[in-house]
Amino acid sequence: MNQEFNNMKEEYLEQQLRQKINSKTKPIGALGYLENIALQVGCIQQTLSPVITNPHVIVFAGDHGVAQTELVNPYPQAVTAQMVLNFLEGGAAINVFCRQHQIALKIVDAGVNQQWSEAIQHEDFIQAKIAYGTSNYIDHPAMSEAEAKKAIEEGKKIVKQVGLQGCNTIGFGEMGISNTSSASLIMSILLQLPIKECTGRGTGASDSQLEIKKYVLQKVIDKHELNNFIDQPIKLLSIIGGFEIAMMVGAYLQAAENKMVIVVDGFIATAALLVAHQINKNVLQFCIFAHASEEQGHQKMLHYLQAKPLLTLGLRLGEGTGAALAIPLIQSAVAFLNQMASFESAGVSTKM
Ligand SMILES: O=C(O)c1ccc[n+]([C@@H]2O[C@H](COP(=O)([O-])O)[C@@H](O)[C@H]2O)c1
Ligand SMILES: Cc1cc2nc[nH]c2cc1C
Repeated sequence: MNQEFNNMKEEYLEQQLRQKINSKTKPIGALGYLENIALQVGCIQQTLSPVITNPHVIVFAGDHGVAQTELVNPYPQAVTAQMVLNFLEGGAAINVFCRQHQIALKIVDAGVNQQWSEAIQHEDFIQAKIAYGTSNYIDHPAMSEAEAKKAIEEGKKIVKQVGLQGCNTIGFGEMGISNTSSASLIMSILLQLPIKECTGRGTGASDSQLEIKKYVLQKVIDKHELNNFIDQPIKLLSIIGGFEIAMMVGAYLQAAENKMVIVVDGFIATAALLVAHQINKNVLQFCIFAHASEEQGHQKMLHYLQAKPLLTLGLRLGEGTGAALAIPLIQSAVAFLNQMASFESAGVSTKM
């Protein structure tokens, strides 16, 4: 009975929002996909006048054991830690876009293979290291199930904390050399697609490197019999995940719990969402998809989730850069809904 009443209330609100959007001084539908975003944010916040408050991007960083021995990543593992320092110094692309758009940025050490010097005390650096990188899943599961669960809990805790600071709109980014390999494996199993359709060039694999990457990832699927774990997302995550991916899974789950607007970034961020979605299907209604990554496979992930990305810019960087670029568009959608005159208030004639 209660559920039925809530559904009716939600349907009524949706209808009112559509009416409000159509009453604005523009031809019906002329603000295109921004109208869908305005509707979605209104539904998420259960109001005709939604607001975006204290938007955040959280970048989760982690290392992958596989990066040290197999030729699946063009750049060396050390880049993960070096980029974390770059984030803290404000010099990465995500710093630039967050500064430009006044988005708060937090960097999380989810499992970087680096001991930080005592001197690194930065108010936006969250040290939540589960371990110094994952084990190499060529030989062993990347992490224990207990570690996967701990990472998920840490991700939830971080989003809860940010929520307490008034953030209602959040994007998740990642940094982790080799993590396109984990993302491809997750995609292949959860979407039941051959690994070759899910594997792309990551940071820039050559044709021959790409062939090796596909070969290695197929070997991983066979060795761990990954197809047995389609209905055990946490187990799957523990075998071939990364700590940054596992933490993002928890972050998505908590953001949905908090009814935040979730801005989904690229290939790895969407792979983490696939896992979160397998755990709780409700997550999807809170998600706005920032962009279509250039990484081969992302389009198919988006198709599977019936998602329409806001931007197609050929991005393949990660770090949450696509999310940071999309947040101003979401703000524009909310602004037109709140601030545009209606035909009635402006005295403009409607269609004959
Ligand atoms: O977000 C994407 O769509 C994306 C696509 C390709 C690469 N990346 C980034 O590149 C890194 C992983 O690439 P790789 O080749 O080392 O697996 C990782 O730090 C990601 O943030 C990110
Ligand atoms: C330099 C560099 C920056 C990145 N940012 C996210 N992934 C990255 C990978 C590399 C190699």
